[in-house]
Amino acid sequence: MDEGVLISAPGKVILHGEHAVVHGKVALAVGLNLRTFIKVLHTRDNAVLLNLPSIGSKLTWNVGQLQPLLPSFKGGHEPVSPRSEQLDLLRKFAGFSEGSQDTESQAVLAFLYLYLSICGQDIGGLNIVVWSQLPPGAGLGSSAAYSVCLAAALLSISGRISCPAQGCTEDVRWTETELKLINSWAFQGEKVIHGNPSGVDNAVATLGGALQFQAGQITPMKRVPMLQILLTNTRVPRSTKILVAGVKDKLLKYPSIIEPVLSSIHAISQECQRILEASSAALSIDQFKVLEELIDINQHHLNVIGVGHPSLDKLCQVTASHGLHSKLTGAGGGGCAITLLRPDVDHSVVEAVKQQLVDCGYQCWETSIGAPGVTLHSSLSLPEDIINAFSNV
Ligand SMILES: Nc1ncnc2c1ncn2[C@@H]1O[C@H](COP(=O)(O)OP(=O)(O)O)[C@@H](O)[C@H]1O
Ligand SMILES: C[C@@](O)(CCOP(=O)(O)O)CC(=O)O
Ligand SMILES: [Mg+2]
Repeated sequence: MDEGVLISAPGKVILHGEHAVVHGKVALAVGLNLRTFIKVLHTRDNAVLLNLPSIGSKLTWNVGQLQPLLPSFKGGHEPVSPRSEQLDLLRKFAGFSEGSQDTESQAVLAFLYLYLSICGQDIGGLNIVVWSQLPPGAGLGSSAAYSVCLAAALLSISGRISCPAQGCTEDVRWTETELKLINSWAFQGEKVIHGNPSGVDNAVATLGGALQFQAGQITPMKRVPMLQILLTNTRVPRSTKILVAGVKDKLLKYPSIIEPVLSSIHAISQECQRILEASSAALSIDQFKVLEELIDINQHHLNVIGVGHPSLDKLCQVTASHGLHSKLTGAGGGGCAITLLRPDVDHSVVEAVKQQLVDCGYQCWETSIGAPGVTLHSSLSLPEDIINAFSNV
């Protein structure tokens, strides 16, 4: 075995624009300081071992078993969309039932699709471990962080993007062209998992920071002030793929009713961006009040398009009873919400809110936003807890 590669990518928080962004509207998204890590080692025994402890899955194939699949995957060059017959073939190969969409089959299919498509004839023995700080299926872009990690690792080990000499003592980021390639392959991985992703999540997991995203166009935001956010996971499981498909059905059924709601969400994203970018220094309390109203309006819109959940209603009630404003983030239907923490809110209030949310069975993190994008780590610069996490899987 060689030293291989160790790569990480961040999760994300969508401030505004989830779902609307799938239909060409603007979304604002920021990198989150919870990350997914991938370690890939070449092996000489021709075995491909995929170890996914976050979802309790461990699979092994022999390269000889994978070889007959290759003619159906054009190895190597331009990222191409997964076709349904390719996914059917992979499902059959991996022993998943027809049309399966469970956690394991989504993750394994995304891996196999990217592995066969990127490595092509160069497939060889690999030992892959993916470990994450992100809860999967909770709206924080775990699928995109996973897809970006896979794309970056497979492109690196197959020599399609640079992989600086081992023993390097510092973390490395790739060039703009390399990041573009990682992002577009990760988008294909997201297609396997989500069906019809907008591309916003993989863009943030690749580039990090704070982005405006619309119809594939990525624009880094200017001067985003530090925002303190309380992130809460209701722990109600849900699938982005199913929620996205539900919004599409509603839009097709009631176009003249749903389209204006999506347009209003678009306008909310634009107004939020205007406020965030207009302030050269900290935001005023009046500006925070507007941000809070935008959060409330958007949360109502998200309920209208069918992606709310009683657990999220409860969360909004708890935070509102302390004068704080929340909305779901990501696909909704459970999963996570964000609560804006104004600077004038006393620490004791935040603690009381957190306690009440924890008493509901929810999980809370206080976080600031704008984490860096996909990164190639030097084993010498990794924090000890990450090294320990890998040695324990
Ligand atoms: N660390 C991980 N290891 C393996 N699979 C993962 C991991 N993180 C995410 N996934 C895949 O992504 C899916 C969740 O994606 P999704 O429903 O889009 O939720 P979200 O992106 O909000 O977390 C999981 O069902 C799993 O297939
Ligand atoms: C609902 C959506 O806007 C975001 C989904 O994010 P997540 O998978 O729930 O983290 C879908 C998309 O943009 O592809
Ligand atoms: Mg996702």
